[in-house]
Amino acid sequence: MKQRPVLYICRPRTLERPYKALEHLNGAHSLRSDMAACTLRRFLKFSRITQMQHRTISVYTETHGFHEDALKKKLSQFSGGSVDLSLDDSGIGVLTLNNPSRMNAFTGTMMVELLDRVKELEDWKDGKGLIVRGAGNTFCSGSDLKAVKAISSSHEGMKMCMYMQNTLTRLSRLPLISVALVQGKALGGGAELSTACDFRLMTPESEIRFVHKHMGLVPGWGGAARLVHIIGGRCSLQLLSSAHKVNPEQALGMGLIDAILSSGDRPLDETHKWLSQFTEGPVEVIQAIKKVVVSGREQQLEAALRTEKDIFGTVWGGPSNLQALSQGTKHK
Ligand SMILES: CC[C@H](C(=O)O)C(=O)SCCNC(=O)CCNC(=O)[C@H](O)C(C)(C)COP(=O)(O)OP(=O)(O)OC[C@H]1O[C@@H](n2cnc3c(N)ncnc32)[C@H](O)[C@@H]1OP(=O)(O)O
Repeated sequence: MKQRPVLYICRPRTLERPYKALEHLNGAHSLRSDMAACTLRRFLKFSRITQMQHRTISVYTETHGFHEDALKKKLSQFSGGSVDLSLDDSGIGVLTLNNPSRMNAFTGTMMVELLDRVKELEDWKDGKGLIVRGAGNTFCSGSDLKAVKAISSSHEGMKMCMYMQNTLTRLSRLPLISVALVQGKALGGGAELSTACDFRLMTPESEIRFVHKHMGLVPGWGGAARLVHIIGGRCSLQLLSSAHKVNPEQALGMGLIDAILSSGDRPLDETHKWLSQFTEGPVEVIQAIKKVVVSGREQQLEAALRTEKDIFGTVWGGPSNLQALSQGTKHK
C-alpha cells in the first residue's frame, strides 16, 4: 500500500506578498517591469523549490514537540565511536560508522554525528553518490546497548526514535544515489539503517537481521515502514516476526538487496565501481533523477507530478540538455 505522503506542497504563506507583486507586475507593460517580473518569477520558482525541499527534510519538528538541540544534548552524554565522511572528486562520498570494538553500535554521539554528516551531504553541491559502510569488516549492530539501558522510559525512547527517523529520512532524501555496503552483520538498527539507502549490497558471508523481536521491540528508526516499501508486507512480516538471519542469497531472492559482491578483499572498491554505473554523468542531472524518484516514492500522484514538473524545469534548457541537443546525441 502506498505510504501517506509526509508533505503537502502548497504556496507558502511567506510568499503571498511576492505573488501579489507578480500579479501586479503582470499587468504592467514597460520593459523594466517585464524584466522585474521575469526576475521575480525566477525568484519565486527557486523559492518554491527551496521551500519544498525544506519541507521534505524532517518528519518531526517543534510542532510535534520535537526539539533537536535538546535531544542532541541528551545523546551527547553517551559517547564513543565516530561517524566519518570522505568525499571524492568523482562525486561519491563514503560514510563510515566507526565503532568496531562494539561492532559499530550507535552510541549517542554517533547519532549526533550522523545527523551532522547528513547535513553536510545535503550541502554537497558536487555530490552524486554515497556509500554507507561500517569500519572493521562489519556493518552495524544497532543502538549501543549501554546507552539503550540508560534511556529506558518510553517517552525518552520515542524521542530517540524521532531523532533517528529524522536523520534516516533525511539520508534517504539526499539528492545522492546511496548504497549500503553490508559486510559482516547488520543487526537491529543496523538493518534499519541499510533500508534508508537506495540500494544494498552484501558480501558473501554477511547477514541482515531484524532482531528487534528478541529485544522486546519493533523497529523504530523507520525500518519497518521502509522495509514494507522494499520487499512488501508479507516478506516484511516474516523477517520481523521470525527475527531470522537473512543471508545474501535469501536477501537477493526477496529483493532486499541488489547484488552480492565477490569474495574479494576490496568490497569498498567493488561497491564504488557498482555505484559508478548510476552516478556517471552531469551532477545536476543525477541529483534531479534522485529528486524525482524521492517525490515519486513519497508523494501522492498529483503532488509527485507537480514536483516532477518543477524539477524538470531545473534541467530543461540547462547546459547538459543544450550540449546533448547540439551534439545530435543518438541512443544506439
Ligand atoms: C531501534 C533500534 C534498536 C534499539 O535498540 O533501539 C536496536 O538496534 S535493537 C538491536 C540492538 N543490538 C543488539 O542487540 C546486538 C547485541 N549483540 C550481539 O548480538 C552480538 O554482540 C553480535 C551478534 C552483534 C556480535 O557477536 P560476535 O560474537 O561476533 O561478537 P561479540 O558479541 O563478542 O561482540 C563484540 C563486542 O561488541 C559488543 N557489542 C556488539 N553489539 C553491541 C551493541 N549493540 N551495543 C553495545 N555493544 C555491542 C559486544 O558486547 C562485545 O563487546 P565486549 O566488550 O567484548 O563484550
